[in-house]
Amino acid sequence: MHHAYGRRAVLRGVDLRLQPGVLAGIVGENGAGKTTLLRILSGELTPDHGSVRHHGGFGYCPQAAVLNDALTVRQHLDYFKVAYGLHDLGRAEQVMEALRFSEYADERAGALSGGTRQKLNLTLALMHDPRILLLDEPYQGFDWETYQRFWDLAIRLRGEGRSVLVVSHLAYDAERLDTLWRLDGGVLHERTTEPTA
Ligand SMILES: Nc1ncnc2c1ncn2[C@@H]1O[C@H](COP(=O)(O)OP(=O)(O)OP(=O)(O)O)[C@@H](O)[C@H]1O
Repeated sequence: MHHAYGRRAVLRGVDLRLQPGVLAGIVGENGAGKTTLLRILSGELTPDHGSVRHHGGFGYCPQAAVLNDALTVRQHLDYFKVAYGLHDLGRAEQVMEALRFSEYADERAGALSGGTRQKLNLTLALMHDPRILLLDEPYQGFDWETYQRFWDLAIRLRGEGRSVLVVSHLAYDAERLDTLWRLDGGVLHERTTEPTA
């Protein structure tokens, strides 16, 4: 697929396939077009050329959390439960448990730390148990333990047959991934999964 903003070509022929049960990563420098690609994959942005086909729902975790500071964590969950048409919050509770975040249920989003806001952001993207997870810098602001728990969760989701795509400007998680691409010059380069900075 191709995409430009005005005369600035950002994606110049990206071809990407995500199989079920795969944990994949895309790295690239600031401004390389990672967020643009995720927005296209999630359907939020229409590419100039190309198309996206998928079998199953997406969970898109954007880089900037879309939270209402006046609402509590639980009110966010209730709101998204209705929006997703869910019967219960079982999956949300699992994710919160995995990220050690359950005790914040009654805190207002505006009072949460950056890393805790990001836990809520992730929970909202995963709580309808989508088949395809598109995660933009999902562990920003996480401390080391939470970072490890995030990967445990990602690996568990892969084990359940979900496709997990993690986008980051850092590549030091390479050894955990089945596939790693570098987005550079508007195209994806497949990389061997050896750690790089
Ligand atoms: N809505 C927009 N209008 C115009 N230009 C944009 C828009 N969104 C992004 N761009 C430009 O497109 C390029 C790619 O941006 P994008 O956000 O996709 O990069 P990124 O790889 O996600 O960067 P980062 O690591 O900094 O988040 C940048 O040069 C950016 O300035």
